[in-house]
Amino acid sequence: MKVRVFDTTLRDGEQTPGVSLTPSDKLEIAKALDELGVDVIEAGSAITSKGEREGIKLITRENLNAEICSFVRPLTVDIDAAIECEVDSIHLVVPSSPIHIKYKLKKSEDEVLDLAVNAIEYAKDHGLIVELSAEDATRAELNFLIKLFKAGENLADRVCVCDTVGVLTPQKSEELFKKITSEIKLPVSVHCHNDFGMATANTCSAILGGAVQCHVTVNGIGERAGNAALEEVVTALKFLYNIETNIKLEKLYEVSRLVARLMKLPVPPNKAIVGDNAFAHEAGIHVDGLIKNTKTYEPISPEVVGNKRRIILGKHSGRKALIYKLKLMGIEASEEQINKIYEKIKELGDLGKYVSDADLMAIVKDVLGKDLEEKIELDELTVVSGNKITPIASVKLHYKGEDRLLIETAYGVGPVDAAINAVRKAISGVADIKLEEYKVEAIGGGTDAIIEVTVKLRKGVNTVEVKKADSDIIRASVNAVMEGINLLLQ
Ligand SMILES: CC(=O)SCCNC(=O)CCNC(=O)[C@H](O)C(C)(C)COP(=O)(O)OP(=O)(O)OC[C@H]1O[C@@H](n2cnc3c(N)ncnc32)[C@H](O)[C@@H]1OP(=O)(O)O
Ligand SMILES: CC(=O)C(=O)O
Repeated sequence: MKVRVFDTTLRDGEQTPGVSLTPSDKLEIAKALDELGVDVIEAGSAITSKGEREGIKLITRENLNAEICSFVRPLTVDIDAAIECEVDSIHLVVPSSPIHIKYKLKKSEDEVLDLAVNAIEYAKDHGLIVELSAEDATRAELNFLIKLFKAGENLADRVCVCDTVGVLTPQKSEELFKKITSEIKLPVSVHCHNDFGMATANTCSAILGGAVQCHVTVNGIGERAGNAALEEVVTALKFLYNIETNIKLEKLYEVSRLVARLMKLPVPPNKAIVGDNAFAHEAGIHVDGLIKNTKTYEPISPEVVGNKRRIILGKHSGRKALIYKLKLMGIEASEEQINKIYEKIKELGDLGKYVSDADLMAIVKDVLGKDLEEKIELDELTVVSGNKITPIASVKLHYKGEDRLLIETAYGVGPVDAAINAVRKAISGVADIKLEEYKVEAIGGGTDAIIEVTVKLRKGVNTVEVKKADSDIIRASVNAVMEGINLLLQ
């Protein structure tokens, strides 16, 4: 049987402090989640605001495959807001621990049971699927937790155990879910938070204990330290426990980056599965192993989850990594030359420097004593931007190989985008080069800060990464792209 994935990126994920989405952002993420294959999309809390309801309505009107759900408190006003948004289901959250019941709600246990039953009956009368969720269930008294679920057993469709403040351990999780699933006839769901970094492990253990649905968020975002990460849970279930979900794993990286972009929450490089370092290798012993067999240092292949393998050169590199990189760049060198290049890489590493592909090319140029020819030269760049004009850029490039000019104009969402679009348009007839990544960082704090731009470009199977710094962000960006293009055309 497949475990169902209840995605709460658009509800608990959006509760990440400082994050809020527009209705159209919500719709874009919901469509991507649906294509990813999640079973339920918790689209928000309808009671939150007018914009939240607008976003949920956009999603329910899209007729996605996934069940569309709204968070509600056991209050008619919340359920009415969910009904107004035409959701399929409600995630009915009822406090269950003494601390929540006594201090937050200021109610008795019996009053809470009444609230829950009345809310379920009201929602069912309006044709909603109801997931009865016990908030702070892992600090609740087990007898009360079971009493709450029993009260909803013949009325609701599913129940959910929330580890609201992330205090479960994998052992306790499995035991608790065994107990609940043996007592309650309804399908049981698990909702874990990551306060002690245990959310993925606790979610997997809950499933071993009998839970059939997991609440997760893309990139593990959410309240405080976040929720169980979708990409971690579904890959751990598949590859470590042999348990399937409906998730199309190859879309994980793409959806991760969409959520990161729209939520303005960058993915840490060392993030499991979708981080840029999740399949990156610098240590010489590792790269040597990988070249012989990628399974030596990768539990799964990056393509399986839509990520990429990256071989990085630096202080920890071995010669095999260097030879591999040179081959990728189409450069031939003798053993003596390789040794010299290798020494220079170690020297740079000892100076605390990261060795980019452009640095490697500069070293190669120096050691091989030959000029790596600049095939395309930037002759002119003009960019116009302002408050009443769509940013537009024009470039004149000199294609030295054929001694001809490449002149193009392009629009963009901003001046940098326009300039890079113009360069890409101009070279489109020469080579198929894709811009895979663009990152910018300000060094120093003022308006005159030095801007460091990093670009990653791809031509076929070859990729290069180039960093360029300038006080002018447009020059830094275009120079980085031009250098990358020239490296790929060697
Ligand atoms: C663990 C979780 O993730 S819970 C989900 C958290 N999500 C959100 O808070 C969604 C966004 N929230 C909001 O927009 C607002 O808080 C609203 C619209 C829901 C409520 O706003 P307000 O009416 O101004 O109330 P406020 O937020 O200040 O206080 C929360 C109230 O809800 C009550 N409440 C909280 N949880 C529950 C619950 N599960 N069931 C019933 N009542 C609850 C609190 O006791 C408090 O009521 P009180 O005023 O009688 O003491
Ligand atoms: C419902 C929820 O988000 C929680 O208890 O953490």
